[in-house]
Amino acid sequence: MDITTMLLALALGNLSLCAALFFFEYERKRSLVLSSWTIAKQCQGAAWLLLYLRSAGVVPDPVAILLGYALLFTGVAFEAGALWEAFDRAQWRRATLWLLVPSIGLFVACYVIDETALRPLAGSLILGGFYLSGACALALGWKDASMLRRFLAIATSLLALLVAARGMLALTMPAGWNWISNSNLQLWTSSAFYLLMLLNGFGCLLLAREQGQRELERLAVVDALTDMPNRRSFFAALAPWLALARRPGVPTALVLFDLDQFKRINDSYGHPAGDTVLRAVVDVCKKHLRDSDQLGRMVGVEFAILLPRTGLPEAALVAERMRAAIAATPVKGERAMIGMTASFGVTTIRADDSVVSLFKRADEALQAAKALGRNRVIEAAMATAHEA
Ligand SMILES: Nc1nc2c(ncn2[C@@H]2O[C@H](COP(=O)(O)OP(=O)(O)OP(=O)(O)O)[C@@H](O)[C@H]2O)c(=O)[nH]1
Repeated sequence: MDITTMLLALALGNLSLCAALFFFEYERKRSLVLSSWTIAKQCQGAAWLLLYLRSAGVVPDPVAILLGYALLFTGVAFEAGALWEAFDRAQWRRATLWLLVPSIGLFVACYVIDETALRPLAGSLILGGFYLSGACALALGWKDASMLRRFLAIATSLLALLVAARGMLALTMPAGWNWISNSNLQLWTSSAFYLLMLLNGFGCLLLAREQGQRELERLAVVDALTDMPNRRSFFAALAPWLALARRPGVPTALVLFDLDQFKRINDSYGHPAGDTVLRAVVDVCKKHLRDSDQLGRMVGVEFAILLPRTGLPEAALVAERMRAAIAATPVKGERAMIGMTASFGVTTIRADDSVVSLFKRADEALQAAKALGRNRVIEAAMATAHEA
């Protein structure tokens, strides 16, 4: 394929992606990532079109090169920015976009000084740099990243290096080597741009789908507000401990607690403040638990804690420490400091327990704590005595 056809393919490819992105989620409010990505594709599409028209002899060199490359830098910088934003690094997105101004300035200066060698060098180094910035965003959290994301990071880095290398070669041997002509080098670079367009376009769409799927799977087992296991995954974690309790040995305790008069918090300070309190209470509790302990949100403002290898007296002590910590840690709301207390029911797993009987006993202890005036810890044995 000759270079003019390649430039046309790049222009059409970017413009069709641009059209698809324009109509994607058209009815919804666009996220910053999606807006940045759309701008990126619009700029790149326009840039390649200009460079194609230059190659076809329609647009004069200075206009096509200066405007075309400025648009190309902007497009690739926005693409990298969208990736940083997608991976929660807004400061890097801003930094990448800020670099655009000096980059365009540098390119114009190089164009004025030396159009044949210095200008291609500046152009390819700047583009390679922006593509590498996007690759770095993709490589964030490498250890936990999916195979698709790792592949995209590596492939983008390699292609970015190829783009950057093209400029170096243009500087060292403007006429090309005898075994590879300059026009061949140009064709290779534009093929790299073509692959980058495909990788960043379709690869990132697949990545977004993969991330959405992972988030759905996470929300099936985790409570979205507190980021703690939900009822379903707490019960799943409990199952082996119930089975283990059939064998004599080390006891396992269950603590059930419920925040006191939470309706009043919502009514007085508003639901968002209530949410803040819930998250703060979870943070306080986590500080008093071991890594092997399991905290889960059961329903509303009720939480359960599984304490492996813990007897009733020790579990009651843990619960008492948490009760005191919650009561002593008011949460900063928008209008005031919000005081909070919680009531606790404590029990241990018995050999003949099912999930139902275990929770029934813990809940009876919890209800006894509420009935006795709240902000206290009641052990299941005491609850039975209290009822009698
Ligand atoms: N802000 C907020 N409130 C919630 C959430 N889940 C449940 N609630 C509220 O928590 C309150 C729980 O009320 P109850 O457990 O019935 O009673 P209470 O007011 O806590 O009083 P006692 O349990 O008797 O001490 C209700 O008003 C729910 O709307 C949540 O995720 N966020």
